[in-house]
Amino acid sequence: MSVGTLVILNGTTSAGKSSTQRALMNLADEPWLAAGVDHFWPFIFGKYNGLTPPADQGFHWIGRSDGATLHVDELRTGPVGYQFFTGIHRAIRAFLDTGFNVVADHCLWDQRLVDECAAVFSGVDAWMVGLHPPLAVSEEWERQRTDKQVLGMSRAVQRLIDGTRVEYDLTFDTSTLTPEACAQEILTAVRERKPQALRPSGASNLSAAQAIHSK
Ligand SMILES: Nc1ncnc2c1ncn2[C@@H]1O[C@H](COP(=O)(O)OP(=O)(O)OP(=O)(O)O)[C@@H](O)[C@H]1O
Repeated sequence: MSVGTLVILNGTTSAGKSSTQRALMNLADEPWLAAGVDHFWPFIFGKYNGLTPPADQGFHWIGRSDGATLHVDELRTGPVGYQFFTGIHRAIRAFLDTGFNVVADHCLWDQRLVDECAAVFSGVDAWMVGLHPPLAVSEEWERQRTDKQVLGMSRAVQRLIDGTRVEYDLTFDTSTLTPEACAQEILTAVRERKPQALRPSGASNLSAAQAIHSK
C-alpha cells in the first residue's frame, strides 16, 4: 500500500484554512481526509486551553474575558500542548500510512512544531502551503465570525508564525483568491510535481526523527 499525500495549510486563525480545506476535498477526484488542528481540538478543549491554570500546561491564552468575548494578547504552549501536537502529527501519519491523502489545517506557531512535522512526515510527499491574507483582513474575518467570540487571536498567532523559519512550496494571499482557486492550484501542483519545502534542516531534526522511528 502506498503512503498518501499530505497538504499542510499553515496560517494564523481566520486565514481561510478550513475554507480552502473544504474546497480541496470537494474539487479532488480522489478521497482526501480533513485531519488537522480544528478536527483534533475538541480532544483537549476544556481546562488545558484557556486563561487560567492548568491551561499554562497546555494552551495558555494571555488576555481577558469580558463574558461574551475572549480578548487575546499572547499564546504560550506548555508541555501538555506540545504532547497534544505530537499526537496530532502521529495520528495524521497513521492515516497517511493507510494510503489516505490528508489535507491538514495547522498553525505552526513554533519552530519545534515545524521540525517535528519534518521528522514525522519523513518519506511522505508533504506539501507546505502558506495561507497568508494581510493581518488586517484576517482580523476583519475574525471580527465577523459567528462561530467564535475571540479577538486578538489572529494577531497573536501570526506573530508566532512569523517567528518560525518555515519554508513553503506554495503560498496564497487568501484575501485576493477564492478558496476554490487556492485549492485548484494546490491540486494541480500535487499532480504535476514533488514538494520540497518540508525537510529536516539540522541535527535536532535528525535526533527527533530517530527518536520517533525507534519507538
Ligand atoms: N477568501 C475568503 N473571502 C472571504 N471570507 C473568507 C475567505 N476565506 C475565509 N473567509 C472567512 O473567514 C472566516 C474564517 O475562515 P476559515 O474558518 O476558513 O479560517 P481558518 O484559518 O480555518 O480559521 P481557524 O484557524 O480559526 O479555524 C470565515 O468566516 C470565512 O467565511
